[in-house]
Amino acid sequence: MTAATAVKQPAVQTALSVDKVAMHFGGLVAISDMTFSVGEGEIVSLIGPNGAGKTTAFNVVTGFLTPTHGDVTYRGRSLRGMKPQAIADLGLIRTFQRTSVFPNDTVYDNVLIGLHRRGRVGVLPSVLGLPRVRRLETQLKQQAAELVDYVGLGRRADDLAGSLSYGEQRLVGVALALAAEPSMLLLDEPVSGMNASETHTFVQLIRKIRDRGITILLVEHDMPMVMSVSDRIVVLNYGRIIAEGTPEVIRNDPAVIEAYLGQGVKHA
Ligand SMILES: Nc1ncnc2c1ncn2[C@@H]1O[C@H](COP(=O)(O)OP(=O)(O)OP(=O)(O)O)[C@@H](O)[C@H]1O
Repeated sequence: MTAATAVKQPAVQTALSVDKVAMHFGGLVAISDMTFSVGEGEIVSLIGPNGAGKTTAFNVVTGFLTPTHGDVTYRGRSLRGMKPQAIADLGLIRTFQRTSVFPNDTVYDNVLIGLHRRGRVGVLPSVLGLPRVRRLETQLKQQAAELVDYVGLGRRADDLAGSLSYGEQRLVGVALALAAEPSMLLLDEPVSGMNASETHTFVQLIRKIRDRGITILLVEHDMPMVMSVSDRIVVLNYGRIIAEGTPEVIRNDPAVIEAYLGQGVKHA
């Protein structure tokens, strides 16, 4: 081995590849020729002014929309033609802008329900109370409590989910997403509606999730948050990628500054 190869950093494996994707709605081109990738364990943010195509991009990646052109690949496998549930089964799990919790159930029960959905215990064994089912139930209860603690809602575990602040409800959404054991998490505007302190705590949570080895793609409007948490940022405008790079590069990119002028967004 030469000295040059000895010091070379190992290349980051690509987790998600978006290749020349276009999405048309009738005559409207929501996304065109979009190509970017996310490496394993990376935190990448997709940003852009209102209507730039961010949510559409999320919907294409997670199978809620079938792209007009192009392909999305996860861990080397094309997602073309796959339904959202099949994509989720590959470990690509998303959260939604609106988190739908069961307001009359506790935070803990909401997460337990999420885990049950994943556990898929048949009705008959469950009714019969078989030992295997009882063991699984104990396991799921323990996992639910751990997840509630993990996202920082330990103190609210027994409160009704409907009594939580909007920001706290987003955390339930993250706990539910983690219950699905993602290898990649797609977060759609996770801090919208959070105050500064909640946002700060959420940034730490995202880092903690990444440190578990989970890759993260984020759509977010809160620029200071995006700048502080992202390894890399992809900027969309009118459905096209206009810049891509580290927060430092993006912050100083003239095309990005131009795109955001007059948008009234919070600046980093
Ligand atoms: N189902 C749809 N049918 C028709 N047009 C759509 C549809 N979904 C999105 N669009 C259009 O595609 C464009 C991109 O929308 P998209 O919601 O992806 O943008 P965005 O960047 O997520 O915006 P925002 O930041 O406001 O959420 C917009 O012009 C929007 O009106």
